[in-house]
Amino acid sequence: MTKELWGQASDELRKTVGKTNHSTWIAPLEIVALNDGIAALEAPTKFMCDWVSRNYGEPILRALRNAGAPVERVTISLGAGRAPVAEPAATPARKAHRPAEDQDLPGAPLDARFTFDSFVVGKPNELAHAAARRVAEGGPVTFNPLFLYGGVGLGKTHLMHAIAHELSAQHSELRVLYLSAEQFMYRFVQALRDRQIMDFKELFRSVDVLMVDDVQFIAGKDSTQEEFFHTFNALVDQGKQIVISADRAPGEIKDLEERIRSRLQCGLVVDLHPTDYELRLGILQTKAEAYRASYPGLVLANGVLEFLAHRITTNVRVLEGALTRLFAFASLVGREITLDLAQECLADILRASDRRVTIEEIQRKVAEHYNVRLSDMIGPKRLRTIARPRQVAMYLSKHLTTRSLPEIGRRFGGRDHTTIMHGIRKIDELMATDSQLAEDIGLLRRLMES
Ligand SMILES: Nc1ncnc2c1ncn2[C@@H]1O[C@H](COP(=O)(O)OP(=O)(O)OP(=O)(O)O)[C@@H](O)[C@H]1O
Repeated sequence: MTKELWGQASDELRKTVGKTNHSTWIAPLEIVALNDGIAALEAPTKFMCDWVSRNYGEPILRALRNAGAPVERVTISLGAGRAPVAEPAATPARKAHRPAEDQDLPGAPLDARFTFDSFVVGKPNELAHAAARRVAEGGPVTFNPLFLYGGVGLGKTHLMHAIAHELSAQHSELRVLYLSAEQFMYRFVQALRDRQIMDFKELFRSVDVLMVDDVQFIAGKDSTQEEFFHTFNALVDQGKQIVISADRAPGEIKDLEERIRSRLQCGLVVDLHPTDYELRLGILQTKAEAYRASYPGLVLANGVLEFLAHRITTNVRVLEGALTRLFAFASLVGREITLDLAQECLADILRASDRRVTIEEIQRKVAEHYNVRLSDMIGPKRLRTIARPRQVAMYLSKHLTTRSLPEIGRRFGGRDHTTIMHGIRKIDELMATDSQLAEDIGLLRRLMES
């Protein structure tokens, strides 16, 4: 009789909560008693008990009453060791449930080379490195999330892997999950398809440290964003650490929901700046040291690493690739690594890095960024909304090209070089106090240099 009433209530719930929600949340429930106005239901997992009580308690009560059950209250508790409820019409057979804490985490493999030891620290990445170290200590959470951002190949993934390595070495009891945002989406879609969404939720909420790489990937992907948001909140509420990386600041990721954006900004947001000469040289020296062990007998002439650090400014990945090729080539042909050899062997990389940014390109990108007309960049308008982007473009032209001030003036509608100088100074001054402007310029620089 009790089961029959529950059957009717469940049928009604399918109509009220929808088929998918029903098969995920209602179908796995089992009614175990209906006494003294209390309907006792059991769910297969703890997470499900909480979720269903919070989200479906009321509808379940109503549906039971409509089915004629004299119910005042519904309780949902963990069904100890029983087989999951099967409702064949709506739910494909579910895998036997194991508590999330006992399951392997669906993380991406970690690169064994990406450790703190192999990470070279310089001015452009020192804050990111310090913050990553702090998280890797595994102590109480001080900032949540840690949001690392920066252009291509500047070490975001390296730092995240380093955190994961360190945590598993020092705190093997912690459940650390590292994966890319793309993998997060893939797992989520798969869970939806296989009707395992509850397991998915439970698993992601069972970790101590969650690291999601390249989060910009989920922008514009609505249900993944939604799920990410809930996972994020649940973990933050439980005081678990979250580390996120992206190729730009939270405020600059288009099509990211506002609530996620503001959540991401809540913790510590750190920028990995483009490398400077010293950092590039440091990285090259470290790598060359390691290569010397693999290629004993190879001679590296003075000045080669300095030359590469000076000429290859794009990103660390390219820099590393150049060095790898150089060592392999030199060992194959049995020659000393000299400047000439480097120029010969790396001609294509050096040419690509030589790409000069033009003033026209700067004007176009800045106009696009601030949503003003390109013609206004060089036109006479003095409106602040146009004059400021124009000054930004002047500033970038000075810093990213080798053009002289009079030449820049000519490209900006024949303006005098003193006007250009004034514009550049103005931006310099403003950047010291206006962090939004400083960020805009950082972003535009990266856009232009990549
Ligand atoms: N400071 C550094 N010291 C040593 N190696 C570095 C440093 N920064 C980057 N690298 C190396 O450069 C390569 C690219 O770094 P990584 O994959 O972490 O970049 P990323 O910022 O995640 O970029 P992307 O978004 O393109 O994946 C890696 O091989 C990494 O080890």
